[in-house]
Amino acid sequence: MKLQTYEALLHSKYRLALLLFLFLNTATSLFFMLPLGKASSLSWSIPTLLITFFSLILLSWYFLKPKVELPILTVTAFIMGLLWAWQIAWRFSLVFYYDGSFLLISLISIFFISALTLSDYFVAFCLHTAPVTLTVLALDDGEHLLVLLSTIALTLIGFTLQHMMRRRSDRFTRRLVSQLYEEKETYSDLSMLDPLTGLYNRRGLKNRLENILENHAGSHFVLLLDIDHFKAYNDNYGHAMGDQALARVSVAIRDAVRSRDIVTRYGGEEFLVLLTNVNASIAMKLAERIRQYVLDLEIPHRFNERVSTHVTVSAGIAALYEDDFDQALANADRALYLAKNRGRNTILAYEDLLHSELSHPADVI
Ligand SMILES: Nc1nc2c(ncn2[C@@H]2O[C@H](COP(=O)(O)OP(=O)(O)OP(=O)(O)O)[C@@H](O)[C@H]2O)c(=O)[nH]1
Repeated sequence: MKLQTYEALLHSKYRLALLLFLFLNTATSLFFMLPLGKASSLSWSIPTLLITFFSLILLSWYFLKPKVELPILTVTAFIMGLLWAWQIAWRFSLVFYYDGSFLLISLISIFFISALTLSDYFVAFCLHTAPVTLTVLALDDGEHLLVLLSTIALTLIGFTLQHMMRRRSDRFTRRLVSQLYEEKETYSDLSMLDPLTGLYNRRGLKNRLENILENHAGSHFVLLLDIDHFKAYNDNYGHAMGDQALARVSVAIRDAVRSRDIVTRYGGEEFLVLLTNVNASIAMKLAERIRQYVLDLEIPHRFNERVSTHVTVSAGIAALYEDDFDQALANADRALYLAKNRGRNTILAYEDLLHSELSHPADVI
């Protein structure tokens, strides 16, 4: 799950709390309109009508515009709290015989609504319950102070404990999600890198290539490089030394090109460099620089027959036309093959080969 998804989850929880809050307020206000006794008729009042009206308006808005965010829970809770306080005061004036039960039931009803819907929203909870609590205490005038205070205290203690536990678990979940997300990013990055050289592997290249082809309209070149006589190097110096040579050649290639070029370990001792936003002559210069940097490493290679006494690379380069990477790769491979044939430690451009096709037809076939 992404962090954005978690945020969306929190938002939907908020919307649900608002929906339930409005629904319970409507239901309770309708309940309060019921007749007081058998003989009495419907006892509607301005505050209950306002609560019902206000709740229904917001509920309709909620359903008609499901995508619109309504950060109004706190304000709504406070307005409802005031209206309930008004309603309780008005209804209290109609109570003929007062034994404390009316105020207690009113208080518990409001706490019930708040605890069910606003337990995650501390400020809204306080703003909703405070006007009613103060009104009830004032109306009771100390007659049932102990009962009322213990009801308020029990509710508040329960709410506070639950709120604290919920916040702790929310914090934990958020931390967990963010850790998981970071780990996922790290693993995804690692899966695109070659562990020996730290260069991109084929997967990494594919990923970057898609990105580059989408965002860079300029001209790009595919450069395919291969270490000369590397089997002989491995056979004579050992695999561990072979690994070291590969790592050093990788650094030289990376150093020789620009940061925006994509350097990939394409196979065992084969590298692919995607030279981005570059013209043919600069691409050739960069390729030549790689060849020189590798030679300058002066990694001894006595078995690089007739080429050099050090490790060298051969390379083929081809332009990337019309985003056809496979074709450019095949062309670069062809040029590399011919560079090997022409004595190694050499770079050939596929486009130059096409021009020389007439003069060396046997080469290009
Ligand atoms: N040490 C080491 N060697 C590797 C690795 N991957 C591939 N190789 C070796 O690279 C060598 C490639 O040999 P070949 O494909 O015959 O090419 P070459 O000997 O370089 O010959 P040319 O390309 O024609 O110059 C093989 O011996 C592989 O074992 C690696 O990760 N580490």
